Amino acid sequence: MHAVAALKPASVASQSVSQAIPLYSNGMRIGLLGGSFNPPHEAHRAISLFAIKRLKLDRVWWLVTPGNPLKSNGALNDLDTRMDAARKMADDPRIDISCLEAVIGVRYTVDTISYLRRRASGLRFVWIMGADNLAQFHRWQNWRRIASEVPIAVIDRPPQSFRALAAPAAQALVRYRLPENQAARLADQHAPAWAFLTGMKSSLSSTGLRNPDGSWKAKK
Ligand SMILES: Nc1ncnc2c1ncn2[C@@H]1O[C@H](COP(=O)(O)OP(=O)(O)OP(=O)(O)O)[C@@H](O)[C@H]1O
Ligand SMILES: O=C(O)c1ccc[n+]([C@@H]2O[C@H](COP(=O)([O-])O)[C@@H](O)[C@H]2O)c1
Repeated sequence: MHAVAALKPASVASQSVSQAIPLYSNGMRIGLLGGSFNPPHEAHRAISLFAIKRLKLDRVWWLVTPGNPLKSNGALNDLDTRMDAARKMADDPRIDISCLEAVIGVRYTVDTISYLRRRASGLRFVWIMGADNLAQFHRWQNWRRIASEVPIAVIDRPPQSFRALAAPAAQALVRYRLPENQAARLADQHAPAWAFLTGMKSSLSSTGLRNPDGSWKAKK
């Protein structure tokens, strides 16, 4: 086993870099699910387990962002609150919760990926995102570099499927798309490589679980 202590439910401010990187062994296949998790919900868990199965991953790390660079983040709950809620929601030994980006002081995914490739070069990473994010991926900082550094798995998310696959990034990367029935090979591919995974459709969203003032709706 490599690097470091497992994630502790300590306050984000008190975490070291090694506490923010989950336990791993070299050669492991790790899915990275970046998100606001404001709040975390069942679909985050479901797509993680779906990705573990379809991509033959060992783990999925939820990277709880200090703030999506494309969102206003005014109604974003604090990181410790989102981390705690994420731990409760994930509830599976194969899903780890990390605030690595806050700890190393980055917000852009390109920086997160570069950091992890340097720091944990023995791991095989796959970036996981819902189809809504593929639809706007061309607006991310250095998105072409992200695509050239890490394989990407896109999870279908109604009603975004058509829009996502017609969007500029999907079009630009079309020749690197793996047929869905070969998705289990994605983690072994040299980037650029991506796959669009169907078969798990959930219309759950954090937006639907927030009140207009940004607070989280009470669970029924
Ligand atoms: N129902 C879903 N189906 C597929 N992917 C999802 C779903 N919900 C969230 N995701 C993906 O999980 C990642 C983290 O999502 P995020 O924390 O932003 O939740 P969200 O429900 O999309 O939030 P919001 O409604 O505030 O935009 C993103 O890549 C997002 O596309
Ligand atoms: O790097 C970027 O430019 C960028 C732009 C938009 C979103 N992201 C990342 O995409 C992930 C999903 O964000 P969200 O808010 O849709 O959950 C999260 O890890 C963000 O940091 C990254």
